[in-house]
Amino acid sequence: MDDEIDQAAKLAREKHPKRNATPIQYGTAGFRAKSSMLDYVLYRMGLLAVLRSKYKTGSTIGLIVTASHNPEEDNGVKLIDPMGEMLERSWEHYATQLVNASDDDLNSVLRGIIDQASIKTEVAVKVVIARDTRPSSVPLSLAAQDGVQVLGGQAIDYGLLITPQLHYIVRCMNTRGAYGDPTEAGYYTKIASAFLKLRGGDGSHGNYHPVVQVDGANGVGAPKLQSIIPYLNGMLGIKISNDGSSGKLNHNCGADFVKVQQKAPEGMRVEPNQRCVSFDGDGDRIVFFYQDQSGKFFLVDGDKIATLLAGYLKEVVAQSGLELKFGLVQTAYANGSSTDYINNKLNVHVVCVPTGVKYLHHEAMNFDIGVYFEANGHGTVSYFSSAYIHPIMEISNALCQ
Ligand SMILES: CC(=O)N[C@H]1[C@@H](OP(=O)(O)O)O[C@H](CO)[C@@H](O)[C@@H]1O
Repeated sequence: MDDEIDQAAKLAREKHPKRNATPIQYGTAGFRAKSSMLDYVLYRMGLLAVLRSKYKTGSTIGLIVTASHNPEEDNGVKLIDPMGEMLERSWEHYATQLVNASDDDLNSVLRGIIDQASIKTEVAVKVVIARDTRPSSVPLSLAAQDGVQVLGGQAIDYGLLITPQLHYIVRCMNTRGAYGDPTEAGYYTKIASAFLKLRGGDGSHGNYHPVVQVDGANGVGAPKLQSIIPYLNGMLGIKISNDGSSGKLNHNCGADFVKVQQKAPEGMRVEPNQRCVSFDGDGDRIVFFYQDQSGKFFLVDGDKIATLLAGYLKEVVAQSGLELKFGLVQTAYANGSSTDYINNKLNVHVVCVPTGVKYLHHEAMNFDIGVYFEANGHGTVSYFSSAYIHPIMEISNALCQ
């Protein structure tokens, strides 16, 4: 690999020179900065993705180009580990080291990481790359591909994806399809079939009217939501606003705007009592909201979603008769009254961790079933093992009838 490292250092100087003397850090969600500063960062993250894949004996690694809820002028990059999780914390240090090395030191820093992590360099590598709709994401994803290829890795470009789709694809690839088909269509099939099961029969449960209006934040969530519609067999009516055809990404719209401003986004006409949904720029946050007849605004943010899920799952777990460790993870930004309610009224154990999905996810995996949500709308339900999924699903299906 000596030659490839020499080539990587040469290409760095010639095509992706370091333009920024200020040190930057791999933070809770990777690197973020003004997009004009990031070409060398993306190139170097392409290099690191190759080393990570070799370290993980050839497992596929993901690289997503996005700055999520940040303004359109920013951009960023995150690496995704083999099981679809965030890059392991001990490697964030290598990421920071590699990005802050001078062009002249790049060669020795790459060799240093290979030595320190005892990486077997002969292993073949695959890196899957995707991006959000920012104009800067196209050249930046090409810079990442350069980094992968110069070290002899195979870079597979998935183009535009929401962040959760790339996490899904990475996991599918490393489980040889057991988790699903590693394609966009595979993602829609998996999500839509779960939804259709949940809705059951002809979809007419009680007074429920399956129609939502969605704020796509003028980001990648809008076209991807459009793509899932054919998979839903007409069981959910979806009207998409802020679909990126005219407005600016995350500008006066999107989940962060709705949560912080406590009002509906611009570019969306909201009828009284209509169910509304808002995504962020890379489609990994969700908040719900509605307005009553008098125009009063009601938000269902991450805390409320977590509360609803915890209440529901508590009932399902109790009915299953299984001895399961069930709990909920929040951050210090959670509304204290939601924590109180979950702890004292629902009697569900709550753990508080620092901000950042990686912290919540890690903690949630200490439960057999863990619900985790940040107030801003990042979150999910995690299962430690698939062994008890079946009985849980049975009860859940029965409750839906
Ligand atoms: C994947 C991740 O960790 N994202 C972080 C990050 O959100 P983004 O939506 O990715 O911009 O910053 C938020 C704080 O501003 C934090 O709450 C969240 O956990």
